[in-house]
Amino acid sequence: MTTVYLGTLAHLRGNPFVRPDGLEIIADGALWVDGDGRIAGYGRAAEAPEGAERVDFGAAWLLPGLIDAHLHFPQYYAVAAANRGLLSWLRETVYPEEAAFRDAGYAAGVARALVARLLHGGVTCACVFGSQYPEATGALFEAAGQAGLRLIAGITLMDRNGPDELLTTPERAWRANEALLERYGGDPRLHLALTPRFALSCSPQLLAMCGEFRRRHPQVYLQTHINETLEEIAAVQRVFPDAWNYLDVYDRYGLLGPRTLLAHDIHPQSAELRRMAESECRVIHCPSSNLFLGSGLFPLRRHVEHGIPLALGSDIGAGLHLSVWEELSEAYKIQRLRGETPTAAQLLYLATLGAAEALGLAGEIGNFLPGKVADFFVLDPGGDDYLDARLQRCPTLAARLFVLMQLAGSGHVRRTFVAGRPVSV
Ligand SMILES: O=c1[nH]c(=O)c2nc[nH]c2[nH]1
Ligand SMILES: [Zn+2]
Repeated sequence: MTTVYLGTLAHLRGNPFVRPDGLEIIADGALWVDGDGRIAGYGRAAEAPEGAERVDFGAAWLLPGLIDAHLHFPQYYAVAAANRGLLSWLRETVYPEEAAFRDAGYAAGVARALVARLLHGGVTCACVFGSQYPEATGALFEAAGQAGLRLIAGITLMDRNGPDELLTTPERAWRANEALLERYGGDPRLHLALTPRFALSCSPQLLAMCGEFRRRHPQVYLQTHINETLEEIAAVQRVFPDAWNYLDVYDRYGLLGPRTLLAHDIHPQSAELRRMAESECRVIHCPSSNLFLGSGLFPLRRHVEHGIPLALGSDIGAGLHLSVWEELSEAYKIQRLRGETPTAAQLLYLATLGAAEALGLAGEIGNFLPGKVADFFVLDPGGDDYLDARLQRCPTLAARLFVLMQLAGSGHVRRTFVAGRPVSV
């Protein structure tokens, strides 16, 4: 049974950083979805199959499900704390909140709340740093599995430089990751990511364990942080004096590759960018986090010039936005401060098709090509008189999309669909 959804469609058919015609917008458009929750086709409303059930979203926009490629589950209630930069914020705000997740009941409640909030903001796929407590991270997988959120996540691993209650050992970490892989590895929407927090919280033995685990289980992702602040980079240099640079710490333990997701990378050396490109690492840019912690202005163009696949992250709780849609405006402003002018197409790409490519999931999600999973959301400016009037004055559809990126937010998301079904959490 096919269902036809009517509205203005916008998605990417290619990479707008290399081909200017990647963005496709269809006013009075239609998306048709088959009974298996896959996209059967899209086009103008007049081209939609007849006889199918029709759901008319009027002047609203239909967009591919958003991908939030970096956030922290146990920081859901740590958002918006006054801070003096990354390292003291971790000590003063983050670690005490993360320790609360030893209570599995508390963690399960937060997991359900986070997953619901992401979906209601149009996010249908997320890469998440889980709790240090395996049971709490299990609750996150359960919540995502039940609600239909596509999830890449793992236990946040630390074995030094933090409060004792958050530390593990390489042996315990290995066993806990194997248990998660066994429990959730068979679900096509749930993926394990080894998650060593960052170089400063990991011993050489813990990093070596991650490298060995990846060799044993090459399907797992690895996510971590890199080059976020100058203070952090200097500390990494002191703790790993033999490393050529920050990336080299991870490189020495076999942690680089196409399933490696590196968050931030605000202050990379050219040698690091070359090595990231050569080893096919992915970089996740987290705009509001970078501004809120005062970490710096992400060098987008340098990453693009090196051909490094990119995605965006809300980085909750350093970031402020529970929908990655609201990160698009912050990303734009950061690039303006660098003298660059990203287009609406480039911004949308970073949160949809580009992110799907970076995660190796573009065969399944990222745009409206037939055969892909029907993960999409409805952004509705109706009911917001000012936004409606502002949009009517735009000369082109691309200009409208750009205004929506600047002025619309989670509150304008009318509905989110995963695999063709409306989200019900
Ligand atoms: O933005 C960040 N959030 C974190 O929790 C973190 N841990 C290490 N480095 C980090 N950066
Ligand atoms: Zn982070």
